[in-house]
Amino acid sequence: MSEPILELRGINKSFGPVHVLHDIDFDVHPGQVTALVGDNGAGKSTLVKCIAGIHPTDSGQVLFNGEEVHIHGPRDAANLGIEVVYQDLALCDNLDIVQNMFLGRERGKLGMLDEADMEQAARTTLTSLSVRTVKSVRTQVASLSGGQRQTVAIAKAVLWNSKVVLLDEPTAALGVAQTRQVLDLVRRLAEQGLGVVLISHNMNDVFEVADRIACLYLGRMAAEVNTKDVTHGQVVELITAGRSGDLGIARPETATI
Ligand SMILES: Nc1ncnc2c1ncn2[C@@H]1O[C@H](COP(=O)(O)OP(=O)(O)OP(=O)(O)O)[C@@H](O)[C@H]1O
Repeated sequence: MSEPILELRGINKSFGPVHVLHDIDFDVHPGQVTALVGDNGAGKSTLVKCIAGIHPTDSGQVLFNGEEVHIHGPRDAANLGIEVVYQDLALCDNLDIVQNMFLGRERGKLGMLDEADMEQAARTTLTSLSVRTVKSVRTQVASLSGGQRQTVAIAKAVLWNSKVVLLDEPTAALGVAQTRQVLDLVRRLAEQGLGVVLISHNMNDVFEVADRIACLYLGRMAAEVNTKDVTHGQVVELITAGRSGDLGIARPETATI
């Protein structure tokens, strides 16, 4: 297996008296989809926000390409090439696809937006991801379907030469056909060499696209396994009980139910 592009070592995070993440180790490999699973409140979103620089960690180490890095805010994460696509997608309905993809980072010559340049870059990115469902990059985002919006948000994340993309439940609100398109897109991101982290509660999605599965249980990393080595039932047991008798994985030491 390739060396991890992102490594977390012993990450702890508390909100006041509530200790949410306990000594988390977590690896993201380039060219792979790693599913981050766990029950409601297990700490998935908190972990992603720590990686994205939204929450400062209390202790622990982050390595990027083998070098220790200090992520103090979203800009630090973006500079490393770490992008997050949140569930609310943060797209502006009244703007078109190009405007959304470049929002806040508009290209310009002498202070003027270079529209043609941006339009071409948006088109190239969507084409490189084999996105064919969006007819024109000048379509207003308000008129896009849920799947198309998800696609635009993901394309926006990878437009910036990103190396790691974290996706927070990208198929949660989608129907069958749109889920299919988004899962295909998630696979293509990995095929392009990105390290992809997929937060999901949907075991079918996880087993379809993930190479590895990292399971959080009550804020502790219960297991990181290769998808091909485990069954749905074993992963559900890891999620709900933090252990798997079949796999010989015990509940994390100090986790209490
Ligand atoms: N800003 C915050 N302040 C205080 N507690 C928080 C904060 N954010 C998260 N928590 C707590 O941290 C724990 C983990 O929450 P988190 O949202 O990370 O879980 P999750 O695994 O993403 O859950 P879900 O699947 O429901 O989204 C929860 O107990 C939650 O209440």
